[in-house]
Amino acid sequence: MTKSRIAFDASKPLDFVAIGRLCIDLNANEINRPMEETVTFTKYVGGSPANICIGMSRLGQRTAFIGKVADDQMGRFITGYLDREGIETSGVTVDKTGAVTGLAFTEIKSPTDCSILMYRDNVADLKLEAGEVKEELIADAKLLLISGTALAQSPSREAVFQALDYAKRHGTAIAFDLDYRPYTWTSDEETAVYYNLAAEKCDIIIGTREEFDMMERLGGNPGRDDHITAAKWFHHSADIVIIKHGKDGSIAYTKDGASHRARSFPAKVVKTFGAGDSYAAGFLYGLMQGWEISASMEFGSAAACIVISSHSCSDAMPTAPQVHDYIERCLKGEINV
Ligand SMILES: Nc1ncnc2c1ncn2[C@@H]1O[C@H](COP(=O)(O)OP(=O)(O)OP(=O)(O)O)[C@@H](O)[C@H]1O
Ligand SMILES: O=C(O)C[C@@H](O)[C@H](O)C(=O)CO
Repeated sequence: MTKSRIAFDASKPLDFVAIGRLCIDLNANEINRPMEETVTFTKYVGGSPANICIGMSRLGQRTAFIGKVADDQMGRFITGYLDREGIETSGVTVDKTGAVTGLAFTEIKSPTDCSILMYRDNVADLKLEAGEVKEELIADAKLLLISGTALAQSPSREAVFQALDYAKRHGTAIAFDLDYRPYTWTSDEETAVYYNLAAEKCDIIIGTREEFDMMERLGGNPGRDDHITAAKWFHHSADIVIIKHGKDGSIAYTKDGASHRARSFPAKVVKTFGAGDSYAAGFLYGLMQGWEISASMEFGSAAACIVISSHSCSDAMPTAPQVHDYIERCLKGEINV
């Protein structure tokens, strides 16, 4: 049994602030068929850090977001949704250069064969500037979440490093969800370099095996060994490194040398995307409640099942009683897949 040694400063008024992508998900209504045959979609707020922030807010955390939206109907839809979810949006600025809102069309061919078609040219979220990152929101928060896609281009890249600097200065813990989306990056080497530079500064690093492989492409772990992957970060700022393996569960390593495995729960899967975002929200929530790492991972895994059994990511983020109830029903064998 291990608890995290990360100190969340209880005197801070905000629990959680996320920085990065605010987008639109257009999820196929006609599921179990290819995009070519899909004609209608439902619109949701999307973008991995936005989904995680919404998840934290549903779990009862006091949250804020730092990002940039387009000066259009989609941008206003996103900000309005965050406001209604109780997320502080004073750190969300509006682009004035004519940039657009990123769109993610999801294709649900089958519960296990899902993909995302992205429209991300000239997107507003990547226009966030370092000078627009509100220092007081980060100073006031117990935990900052950064997400890899925001590192893909300037000026958003510098904005993330500015946020990391504020967090270090103000004793705000930092979590990094790797959230690697290849289409916004131009070179493999550039990707690995910036991911590694950011990860060095973070207390908690969460990613899939494939995402860590991307960071290790410059060498060091040919056997793709999870333990070797995690150990590297304990020489920097990390206290917890989590490597996710989809349906096969996840493994967390801690700086004190311990490791914890979490199995996945049964789920009636509609689509797989959103698993990572809900897992992150559930896990970070548990950690911030002072729970054991294993209990936090279990909570994240159950939150993921609720989201992958639903049509959306953001809108399906569960409340804490819903997650506890899901775990209970699994333990009683009531979820039959
Ligand atoms: N098919 C599944 N059934 C049950 N649980 C799942 C399934 N897929 C994922 N999960 C749960 O969600 C967690 C995170 O999933 P995964 O490793 O796929 O992350 P990810 O690749 O970041 O997700 P995303 O598809 O959102 O990008 C897993 O550790 C597991 O607990
Ligand atoms: O992260 C994105 O830009 C798309 C997401 O909103 C999408 O819902 C998803 O893939 C969640 O992981």
